Amino acid sequence: MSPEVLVSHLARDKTKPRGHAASPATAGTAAVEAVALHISRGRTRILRGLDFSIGNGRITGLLGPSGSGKTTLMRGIVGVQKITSGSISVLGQPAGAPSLRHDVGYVTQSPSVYPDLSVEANVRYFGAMHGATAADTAEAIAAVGLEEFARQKTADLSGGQSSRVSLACALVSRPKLLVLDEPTVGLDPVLRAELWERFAAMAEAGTTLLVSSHVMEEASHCSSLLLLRDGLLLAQLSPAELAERGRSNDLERAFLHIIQEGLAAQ
Ligand SMILES: Nc1ncnc2c1ncn2[C@@H]1O[C@H](COP(=O)(O)OP(=O)(O)OP(=O)(O)O)[C@@H](O)[C@H]1O
Repeated sequence: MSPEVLVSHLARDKTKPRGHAASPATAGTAAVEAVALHISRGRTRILRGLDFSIGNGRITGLLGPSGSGKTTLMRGIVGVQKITSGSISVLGQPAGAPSLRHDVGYVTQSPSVYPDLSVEANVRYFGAMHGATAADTAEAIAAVGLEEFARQKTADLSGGQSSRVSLACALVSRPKLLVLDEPTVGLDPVLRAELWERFAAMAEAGTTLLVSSHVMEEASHCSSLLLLRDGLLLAQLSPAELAERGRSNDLERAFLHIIQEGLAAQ
């Protein structure tokens, strides 16, 4: 599967514009905006006063160590996590608004697919909720490079292939905002590079992507980065700005430098 297939998948829509970038309604506006956002889970304060905005039609990386609150933030954005105070707006609506159901795709860390169903049946099932056609199903499967496995039971696939089935299930509805929680974990370098190429092609076609990772080298694939640590937003910047501010082209080192800078300032 080439990135062009994915672009074509996102660009051809009979009912709504798939080349989201061209939409005058969204051009120049924020896809996600968080203001004074606090989220607690149980008695623990997880996110502590986040303010940021995510631009339309680009890849934003959500980076931070394990336990820093990435999944909690993503859950808040897609509307499955109660907000304690502050707000998140998504495509101009409050996060979780019913009207966003067809516009926001969320791929969780562990593949959420039916293991007893074939790849095709899984994608068709999720597509049916959004009025997707058989052609949409086939295109979503092609977009993640799983055509030859379309009729295979999902339980019989590798971990990386199952993750891609999950991604196809999110793609089939052609969301304007795609939230991906550590999509490259457990994938080999070739597959990882391919996936990033696909994400870039999607952003090119106008989709907004928010991608979490705790691997700093993945930051270079993003146009904007949210650096999270202990539920605080350390910085929002581009990879080039991270390298400059962190005084290293090794983004892992640069992030560590920014953390130390923050600790010293406290
Ligand atoms: N249901 C829960 N109740 C209470 N605390 C929770 C719950 N789920 C997660 N947490 C805590 O919230 C914090 C943030 O977790 P979260 O999963 O958002 O982090 P993360 O950055 O996505 O981590 P990872 O990279 O390991 O997936 C962690 O300290 C975790 O222990």
